[in-house]
Amino acid sequence: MSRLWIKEGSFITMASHQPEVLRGHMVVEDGVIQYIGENEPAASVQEQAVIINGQGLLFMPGLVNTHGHAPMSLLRGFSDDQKLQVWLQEKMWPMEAKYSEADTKAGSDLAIAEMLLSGTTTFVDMYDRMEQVAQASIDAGIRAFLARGMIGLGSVEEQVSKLEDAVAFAKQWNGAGEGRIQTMLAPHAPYTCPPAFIERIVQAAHDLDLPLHTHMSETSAEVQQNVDDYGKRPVDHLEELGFFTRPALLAHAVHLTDDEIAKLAQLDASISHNPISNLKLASGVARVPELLRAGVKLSLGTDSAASNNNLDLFQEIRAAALLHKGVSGDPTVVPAHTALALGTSMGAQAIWHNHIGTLETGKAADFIAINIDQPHFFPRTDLVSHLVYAANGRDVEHVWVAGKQLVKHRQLLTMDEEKIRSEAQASFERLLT
Ligand SMILES: CSC[C@H]1O[C@@H](n2cnc3c(O)ncnc32)[C@H](O)[C@@H]1O
Ligand SMILES: [Zn+2]
Repeated sequence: MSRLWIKEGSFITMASHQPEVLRGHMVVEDGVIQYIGENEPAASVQEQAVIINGQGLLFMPGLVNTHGHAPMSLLRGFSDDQKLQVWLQEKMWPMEAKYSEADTKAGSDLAIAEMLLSGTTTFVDMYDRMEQVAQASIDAGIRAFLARGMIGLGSVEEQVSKLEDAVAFAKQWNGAGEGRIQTMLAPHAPYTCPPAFIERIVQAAHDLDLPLHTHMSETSAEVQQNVDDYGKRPVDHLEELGFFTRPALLAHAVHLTDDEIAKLAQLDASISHNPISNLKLASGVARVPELLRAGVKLSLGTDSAASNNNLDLFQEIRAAALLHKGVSGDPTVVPAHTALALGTSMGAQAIWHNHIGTLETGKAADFIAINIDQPHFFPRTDLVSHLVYAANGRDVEHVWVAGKQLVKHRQLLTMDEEKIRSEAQASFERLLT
């Protein structure tokens, strides 16, 4: 039995999405939170516990990044300041087509290292070569929800083969890494997957009892194309193809009508809001205040480092809190506690995960410690405000997933950071040739 006692720290539990600060103690046994509260644990519990001195640290649930493409970290800074379709078709896809398995692994390691060091303990990823992402996640010890993304622009035979690959991946890896890896099926987008292909994928998701993930309504051009091609906007189109008969996670969902928002709430769909990627690609601004008001399951994602250009979810939390105030002219929308919930407890809910996202007895011990003995956390007016408006990923001092420490004093314990940096550089240079 392994036991950890976090002694005398500040805790933001996010229980019921509420970010009250608790001063006290937490006990973790075999990867699960056994106790969190103001009182010291009993002497019998203190015995045999590894003690972490919590002074000067703020403990909170690990961050949940609900949309990204880890291997694309190799393309950070390769092509900035482009519109989505030009960026994808002329810059990303030709480079991604050259990826070897080693490159996919190098990009995955780079992304996971960056996420862990900035406090993300669970990430969602969609890529067309997923084995390396899965293995890298297991080796690093991070929690991940993975899907082999499918672009169906080729022949039907090609679509069938991609779906077979995706199904094999989903079956092989679901539950791997002592349950830290989960899988879904992912048509890349309605504009890259013909309707019959999406229907086949939905059927496979039913057969395997898996959720679905896709990009949807990221740009206005894509919505218009959907109307031109199929006579409907993407929400109705996907509904007609049965997409929402499975638990569904939609990345972006920027361009939505009032009716679509109401429908997504009624269908219980989840959305990954990616504010920084949407800004950088000039895709638009998602209707977050309306989505929250409608009760849609909302969460935050970075998208890839090629369109962000980092994987620091604290920056997404801050962007979500600021952007919608600016756009709406209402400073009360997306208050700090909601922004923090979006990156933690609401993120967990959006990916249907009951065991992470809050610090409560019985939950998985996925948590991070923030070094709050730094000038930008003073004075101690409101720690939630400081986390949302003043913090960034470099303030993360320690990280645990399932009770195992993965980052200690800003150093990765399960990954070789220097090797990861040099392999990423070597891979990128190879891709350029
Ligand atoms: C085939 S799976 C993943 C695929 O998605 C592409 N991608 C990356 N970012 C975006 C985005 O913002 N919108 C749509 N598609 C995106 C990328 O090329 C990956 O290969
Ligand atoms: Zn994406």
